[in-house]
Amino acid sequence: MIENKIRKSTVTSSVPAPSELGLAPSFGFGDRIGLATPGHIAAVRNSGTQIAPIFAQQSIREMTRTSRDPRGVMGDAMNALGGAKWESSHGADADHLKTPDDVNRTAEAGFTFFTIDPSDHVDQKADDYSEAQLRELFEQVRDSAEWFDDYRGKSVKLSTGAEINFDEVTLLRAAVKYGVAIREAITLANHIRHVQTEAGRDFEIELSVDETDQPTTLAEHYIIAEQCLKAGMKLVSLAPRFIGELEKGVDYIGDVAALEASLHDHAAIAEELGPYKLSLHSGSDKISMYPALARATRGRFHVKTAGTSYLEALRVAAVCEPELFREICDYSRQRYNTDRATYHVHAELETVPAPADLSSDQQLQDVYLERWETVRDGLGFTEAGRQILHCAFGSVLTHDRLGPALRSCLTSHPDAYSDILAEHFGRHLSALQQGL
Ligand SMILES: O=C(O)[C@@H](O)[C@H](O)[C@H](O)C(=O)CO
Repeated sequence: MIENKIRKSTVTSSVPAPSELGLAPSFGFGDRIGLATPGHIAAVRNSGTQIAPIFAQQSIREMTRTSRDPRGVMGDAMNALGGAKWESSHGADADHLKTPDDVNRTAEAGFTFFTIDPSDHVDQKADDYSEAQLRELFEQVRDSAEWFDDYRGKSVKLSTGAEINFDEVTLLRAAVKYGVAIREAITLANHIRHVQTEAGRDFEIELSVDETDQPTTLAEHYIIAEQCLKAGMKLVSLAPRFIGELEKGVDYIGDVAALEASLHDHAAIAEELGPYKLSLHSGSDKISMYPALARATRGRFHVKTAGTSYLEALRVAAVCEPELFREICDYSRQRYNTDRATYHVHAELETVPAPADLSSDQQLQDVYLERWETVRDGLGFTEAGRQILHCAFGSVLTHDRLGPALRSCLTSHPDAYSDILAEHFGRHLSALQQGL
């Protein structure tokens, strides 16, 4: 184990520095405010789970929207771990990294789990191109897809019985869609290795290709993973875009049995080429699919959450300072259509009653923070209210009055927030445990 040397200013002496988690089942507790870690720790401790935690986890996108920086995210988590006298291993996820500067800033702050996001180089329209369009576009990416002929005409039979046929159109589509993205991911992974090795620090890499409109096919997964591994990427987990809808802040939308079959196939690729873990992004509240994920991967999974801890922070406001919560709902509605960009959500403002039309505070909480146990009196269970609040997190947290007011509410009711999170994530962890 490379001794981790992270800056004293972010490490409380008794708390172990973040380290590699390897292939252990793991769970990311993203915290957009910096006050959620006590509740996350309580959830892990109460559950007695063997699932390894990542407490410091934020994407560059989240940090940008909340005006936080990597050292602040690390400091908030480590200080909470110190306060809880945490002595076990834990990871730290620098999420959705796109540039060498993203790597440098997060590595310097002590992160050890680096999630590479090459989505800016993925041709999202590739799934709709005709063969003729693919052939034409392939000429522009041929140099990035030197692997093309290695797969031509080949097929692979997975341990699940599924067969992957690398026919020419499949290869053309994979090359046009991911050719440049694979190259860019390998380049960033090499930079991560250089930075961390030079500093004598641990590191492990996740590759995220989950933020695409269409699911990642088995052929695409196979090519992406094999090329990255051949290039020496220290791949501990990969996040494909799974079938169904994995939207922010709400449960899985789709046929869970079909998803489980697909997960078995993706897990078979990870086992054959790696092994590495399958990673579930937007993992918040996806309770209905958790047992399937744990079963299909035989425990080789990573689940990443963040939005749900923010929504549960708003639950504290809803309970303790309902007028503040009402204002946050109003402001979130004002911001939603702008802030929803880059997020996969279905909610439309018109489908959710405005706060002014929900006179009772309980109704307001039921509509905007509905969860699996919400008793709905004809309000409809669309979870759309959750998505409106979820996407506007940055606007609210950086609002000159609402942001400080929400933080003040949470620091005035720390036990309320911790208890709500402990219960909420207790359900998440026990759902995963069912499949282990
Ligand atoms: O909002 C974000 O940028 C993060 O929450 C990001 O989406 C993360 O990878 C995630 O999926 C957490 O659920």
